[in-house]
Amino acid sequence: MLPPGLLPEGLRDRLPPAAEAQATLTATMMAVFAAHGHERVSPPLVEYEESLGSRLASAQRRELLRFTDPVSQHTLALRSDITGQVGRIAVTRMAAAPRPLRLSYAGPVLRVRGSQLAPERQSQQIGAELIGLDSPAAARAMLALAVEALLAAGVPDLSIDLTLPTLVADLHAAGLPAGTADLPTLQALLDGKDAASLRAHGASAYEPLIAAAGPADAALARLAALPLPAGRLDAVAAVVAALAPLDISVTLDPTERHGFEYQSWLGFSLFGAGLPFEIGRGGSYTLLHPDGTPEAALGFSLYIDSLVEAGLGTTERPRVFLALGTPQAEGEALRAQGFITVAALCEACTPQGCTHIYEAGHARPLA
Ligand SMILES: N[C@@H](Cc1c[nH]c[nH+]1)C(=O)O
Repeated sequence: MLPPGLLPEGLRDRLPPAAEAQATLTATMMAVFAAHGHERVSPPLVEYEESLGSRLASAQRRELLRFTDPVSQHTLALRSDITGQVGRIAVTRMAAAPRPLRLSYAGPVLRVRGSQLAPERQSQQIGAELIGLDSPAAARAMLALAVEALLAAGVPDLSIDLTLPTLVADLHAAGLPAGTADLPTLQALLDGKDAASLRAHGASAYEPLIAAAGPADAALARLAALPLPAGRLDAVAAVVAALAPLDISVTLDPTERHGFEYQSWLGFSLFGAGLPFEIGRGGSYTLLHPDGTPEAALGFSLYIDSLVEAGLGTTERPRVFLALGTPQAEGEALRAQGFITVAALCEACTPQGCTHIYEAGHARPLA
């Protein structure tokens, strides 16, 4: 028999005060999105396996937790990302809504496997998507929105790492010589920053991409040496320049692909000082309408679990104990002043866990 209270690997309960902090952080950030015109959508936890992710061009299907629906006999899956679901809404039920369409969402997602560093399988994803545009101005606006939301949540010292997910494939397709390396080999060597093997394959034309990782301005200068697709460098430079007023450290790693399965010319990761994991990720991508028409989009998702773990989102409210028989109106008055009231329900009830006790018409602090 399973020990009582045991949960499957990678799943957990959130207890007080973390569960409340998670809700508070979600509400704080969703309010920022709403204030910038992003309207909330709430897709279901489970969908047809076939439909999850299929609206995003080039999405490799993430590993999904699947099961057969005993009612319809169809294969259903638990979502591992809400962006694809928002995309589905945008190109079906909201296909006629004016563009750019601003949407937001918050909810749990589940991945089949945690990693060694981050074993959790369920996480809370909060995000905003802009559908109909993926210009540098759109990127600037969405990055600024992510930053505003994270600052409102109290995340210290943000930094942004930009990446160009399709760059290597684009350079390869444009004929930049890769010697004996095919595209997957090239990408693997660049993932490993393996300059020696690049040279051994006769693909040294790609070497500047390795050296170009680092602070964004210097990285852009190095990228100028490469025959990038027309306008690409200008677009990235425009995003970098537009981020300068945010006063945030911006780095660029042009070959980083990890976690950017469907993003196109631009991807980004967000970090906070002292927080162990990436706290957000986003970029440009292409949605496919049911008739196959592509539509540009750009957005981001924030992963707030590490913010909760870092203690953000907790509010200290005084908690006052009301002895048995305290008139209802007095409790109401205390709550109106911002107190949490804990009413005794028995003679033996004690003010345990309270910061105050209500006596003689006053809330007296407990030592
Ligand atoms: N949903 C993506 C990030 C993203 C949102 N919009 C575009 N990209 C992720 O969690 O990896």
